[in-house]
Amino acid sequence: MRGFYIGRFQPYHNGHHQMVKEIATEVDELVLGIGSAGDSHSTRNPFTAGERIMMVAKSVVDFDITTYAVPIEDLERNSVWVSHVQSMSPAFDVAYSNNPLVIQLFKEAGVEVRQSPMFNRGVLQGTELRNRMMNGEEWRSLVPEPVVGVIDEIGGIERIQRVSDTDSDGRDSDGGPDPE
Ligand SMILES: Nc1ncnc2c1ncn2[C@@H]1O[C@H](COP(=O)(O)OP(=O)(O)OP(=O)(O)O)[C@@H](O)[C@H]1O
Ligand SMILES: NC(=O)c1ccc[n+]([C@@H]2O[C@H](COP(=O)(O)O)[C@@H](O)[C@H]2O)c1
Repeated sequence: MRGFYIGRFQPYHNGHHQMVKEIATEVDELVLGIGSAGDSHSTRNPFTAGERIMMVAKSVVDFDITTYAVPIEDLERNSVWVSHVQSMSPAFDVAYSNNPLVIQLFKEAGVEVRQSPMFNRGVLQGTELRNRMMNGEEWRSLVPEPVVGVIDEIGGIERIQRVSDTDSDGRDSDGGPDPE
């Protein structure tokens, strides 16, 4: 049986990793959808699809499961998003998500959806991690060790601090540089 789990993974953190660990007990193969694949270099989406693929691929070796990472770009139309996902991904039998919109879209398309508990959501959320990176606070203990290596390799902390400086109001947005 093959599963599908989509996230932005900005960055891939221990909550995602715990979810994959549990999914690995239910399916033999897992497609990891790298969501909002076209986005990078913003405070909400600092890392490119390729960088996120590295984070995921180096981390999932911990588990006894065959995985495929597939970048999925966003579409203007939610109504055809599931078809778009299916057109990019190996076929799958079940989708895993805790995101209400994703759950609704898959269910409406007749795809079985399974949710998981939230693991230590107080700190294990991308927004919290990115805030810590921007503020020079501790984040390394909240991601699988290979993710630390990837973020160091790409100069990720310097990047996120720079893009947060150029974002319009310093909040967690997708805004680019301010118009002059
Ligand atoms: N701590 C967690 N435990 C279980 N599932 C999680 C956890 N954090 C995120 N998820 C789920 O993983 C999927 C992908 O999440 P996503 O990449 O948006 O991470 P996030 O931590 O919610 O990030 P952000 O704060 O950037 O939105 C979603 O279904 C989300 O609900
Ligand atoms: N219309 C669309 O493009 C559409 C709809 C639903 C989810 N998505 C994407 O799926 C991913 C869902 O992941 P999260 O659970 O991490 O938010 C995001 O990248 C989100 O942008 C896109």
